[in-house]
Amino acid sequence: MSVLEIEELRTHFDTDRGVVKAVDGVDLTIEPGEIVGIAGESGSGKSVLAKSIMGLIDPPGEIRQGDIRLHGESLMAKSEKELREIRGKSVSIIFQNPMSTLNPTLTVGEQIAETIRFNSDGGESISLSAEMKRKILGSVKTSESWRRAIEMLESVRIPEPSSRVSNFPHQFSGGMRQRALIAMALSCEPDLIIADEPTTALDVTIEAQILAELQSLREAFDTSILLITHDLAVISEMCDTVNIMYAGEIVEKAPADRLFQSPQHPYTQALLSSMPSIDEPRADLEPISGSVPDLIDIQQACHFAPRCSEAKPECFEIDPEFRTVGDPTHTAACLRRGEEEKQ
Ligand SMILES: Nc1ncnc2c1ncn2[C@@H]1O[C@H](COP(=O)(O)OP(=O)(O)OP(=O)(O)O)[C@@H](O)[C@H]1O
Ligand code: NI
Repeated sequence: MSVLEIEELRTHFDTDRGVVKAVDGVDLTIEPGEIVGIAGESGSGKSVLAKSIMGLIDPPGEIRQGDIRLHGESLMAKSEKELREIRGKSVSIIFQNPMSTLNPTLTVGEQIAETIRFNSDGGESISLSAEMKRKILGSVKTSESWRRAIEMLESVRIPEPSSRVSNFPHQFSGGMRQRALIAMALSCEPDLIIADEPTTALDVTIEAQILAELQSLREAFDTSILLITHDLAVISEMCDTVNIMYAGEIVEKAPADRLFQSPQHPYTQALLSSMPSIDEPRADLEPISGSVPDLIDIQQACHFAPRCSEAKPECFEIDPEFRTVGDPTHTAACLRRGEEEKQ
């Protein structure tokens, strides 16, 4: 059974200016142990998609349509409490801004140990005060979960983990906080990790170590990972499957090697030539002309048409369906591509 299935998801924001269609009809499936990437320019809806999965969309945002199933069970009718439990146990999310997720009143070790314990005894400890948590965790420093917390810090390359584990988040540098957060996300051994630009703020050495850690987690526990990043090099190194997202929609989907060898959608082609690749120097980069459209009241047609050099009149009228392009595993939503294309 798939770990995650998203069907026809629409997440919109009702603003003074109109309805922002941030995610507008997305389908996505993640299998056990699969690393699925989402790439696309800024503002294409990647983070809104990630938050939708976790039930973290706040008003004026709303999931207007669609279904999200975890292990076959729909999350759409779950209460806030049930969603929190799912977030603590089977799904972890790693965001770019660690301060918003770390608790400033607990030491890093206490937080990781708590995550580990929450996961292993099913305890509801999330809403207790720091004082209470400390009482409950009392003997934590000699416990198995404390030892695991040190191990986890070590695995994300925090120096001197056995003393750092007693620090508060504000005593960590930005990069160390991000690594601590990743340690926390990994420590509950979730079935699915959603990582939204997890290493963007980190230097390349640390980035490589953390990506390696995510990969070994997948190998050891068959953890599935949804990896969101601007960085196509990271995508090509990490992912089994890649989804290219543009203006609230997925426009192309393929196994990573196929997508990079033979991109089909005009947007993917433009995106690849606008970004530095691993083997080619930065010299001949071509920026994509035009800019990402305003997602307010955007039309049901190809969203890329206004920037596309191959667009024909129908592209401005018809919302393109996904078609296979060259291989059953490779699909693109473009009227000018795929089997049904009429010349
Ligand atoms: N709270 C909100 N209210 C109104 N619009 C929003 C809100 N949050 C996001 N949006 C809009 O949704 C669209 C998608 O934003 P999102 O953050 O998902 O993009 P992204 O692909 O993650 O971009 P980036 O690569 O910069 O992180 C944007 O147009 C954004 O302005
Ligand atoms: Ni984002």
